[in-house]
Amino acid sequence: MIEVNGLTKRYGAATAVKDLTFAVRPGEVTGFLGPNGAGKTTTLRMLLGLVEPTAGTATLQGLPFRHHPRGLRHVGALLDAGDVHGGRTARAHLAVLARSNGIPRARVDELLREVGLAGAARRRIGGFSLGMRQRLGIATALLGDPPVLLFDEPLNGLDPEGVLWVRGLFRRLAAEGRTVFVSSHLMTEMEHTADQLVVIGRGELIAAEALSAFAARGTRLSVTVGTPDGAVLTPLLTAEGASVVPDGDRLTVTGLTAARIGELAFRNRVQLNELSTSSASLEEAFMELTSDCVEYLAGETR
Ligand SMILES: Nc1ncnc2c1ncn2[C@@H]1O[C@H](COP(=O)(O)OP(=O)(O)OP(=O)(O)O)[C@@H](O)[C@H]1O
Repeated sequence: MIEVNGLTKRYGAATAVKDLTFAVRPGEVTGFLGPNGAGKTTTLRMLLGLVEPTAGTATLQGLPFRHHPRGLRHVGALLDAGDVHGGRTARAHLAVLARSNGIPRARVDELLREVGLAGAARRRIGGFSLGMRQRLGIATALLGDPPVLLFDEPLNGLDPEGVLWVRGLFRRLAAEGRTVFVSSHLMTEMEHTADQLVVIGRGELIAAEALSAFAARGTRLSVTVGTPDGAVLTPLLTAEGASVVPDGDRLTVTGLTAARIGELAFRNRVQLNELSTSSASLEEAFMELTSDCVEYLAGETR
């Protein structure tokens, strides 16, 4: 469990994180989402005691990070995959950390296999690709078998196979009852990764809720409805505030969730052949809700 309360960080006149309050529960993957510069890394660094908050508190399993005596056994983190000693081999890097945290040496080779780096164990990290560094960073986070895991942009630099592997790994870690908190600036990355979302913009909380609830916030949420009874269903939907665009025996509906449309159809004995939410709607919800918070807009000066 991660609990953040009134967390604030100011750098001079600039506020990087402003009065953030949210909780991240165990047993689920929680995505930490926000545009570039939103304050995700600063928040994660405060959770790990690397940055001192200006105000507020952040606890892991009920205690601030610095009160945890067990280091990597208590919380595992991937912050900056590039921040490792390039002259060391992958195995030496993990072995040094294992020794200083009282973790059995056997765990090192087990993890190198698990993250797909067994073949590169004796190579210097300096020659690693970004994707290999991310894998090593993930191995480092897992080394102490901790109940709480934090990952800052873990999908950066991974190939499609790597992305699938990481998603499966996060699911498994959550299913084991761990708290898994994963940052990203891309909604598309979170769509198939997270159960819950914490969304921030310009350092402030925008949403902390289930991914499905977040998707339903998009006012342009669009649902495709296949029905032979479009003439009956359309006025029922518009009466609920939806807008409906017909296309043959399909309707594109915005402004209502698929669940509500299904309920209206069922109650009014309207046959449905198809009912699907556009996968673009999550991205749209994210763009809409963060559009005022985007720090760096292409082709625009603020
Ligand atoms: N040490 C620092 N001194 C001054 N300003 C800082 C410092 N660290 C971060 N900031 C500012 O705080 C804000 C939040 O930065 P942060 O790196 O936490 O965002 P982020 O959401 O992780 O962004 P990205 O997705 O680009 O990594 C930015 O405006 C950044 O410039």
